[in-house]
Amino acid sequence: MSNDRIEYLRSKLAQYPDFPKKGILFEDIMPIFADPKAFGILVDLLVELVQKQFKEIDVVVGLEARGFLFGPTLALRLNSSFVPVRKPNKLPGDLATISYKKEYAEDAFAMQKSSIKPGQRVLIVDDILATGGTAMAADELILQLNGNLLGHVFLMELGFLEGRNRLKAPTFTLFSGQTEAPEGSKTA
Ligand SMILES: O=P(O)(O)OC[C@H]1O[C@H](OP(=O)(O)OP(=O)(O)O)[C@H](O)[C@@H]1O
Ligand SMILES: Nc1ncnc2[nH]cnc12
Repeated sequence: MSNDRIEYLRSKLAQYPDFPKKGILFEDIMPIFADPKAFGILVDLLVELVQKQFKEIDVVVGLEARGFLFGPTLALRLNSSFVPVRKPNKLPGDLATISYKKEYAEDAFAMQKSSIKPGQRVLIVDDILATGGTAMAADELILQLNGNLLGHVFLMELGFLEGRNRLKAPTFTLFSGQTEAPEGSKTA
């Protein structure tokens, strides 16, 4: 049953109030990767979700850093390539770059221009959809490289931030996280 598997994954999550700054309820997904059974379930559920919603994915794009934890494994299971979107000063060569805002900070991303061929069918994966700033920046990079952006898959969505409304392609998540602003946050 999918519900049992989702509940098993949920049981592994931890929440930390006021991290990395006051008003943020931080969702820690790392315990999933500490448990091989949970990691196996996670990958199985992602494969099932992707195969149900998308056809013929050429490239799975993972977002640094947590999108690297499962992106390559998912790509292998889908028989697709894996390509990283990285933080600044990490990638060599000719780059496409973009700055963005996320729930608790500002950041920037880069991709090697040669990493996506025009028209390749691209799926973006990451752990958490919060404000959508991070994923929207990745969308822009894929479009700059003339990739065919099919959609997004996340483990968890913080629904109260409505990030999915900012994204440029269909968006699917395994489960929902915070549906209301945490106590003490600016928007509470
Ligand atoms: O929807 P948003 O508000 O943009 O936030 C979501 C992003 O925030 C986290 O990344 P972060 O760069 O903070 O951490 P990481 O390097 O540990 O992945 C998370 O992994 C998402 O990529
Ligand atoms: N509340 C949160 N917990 C963990 N990662 C995040 N990325 C953005 N918002 C987050």
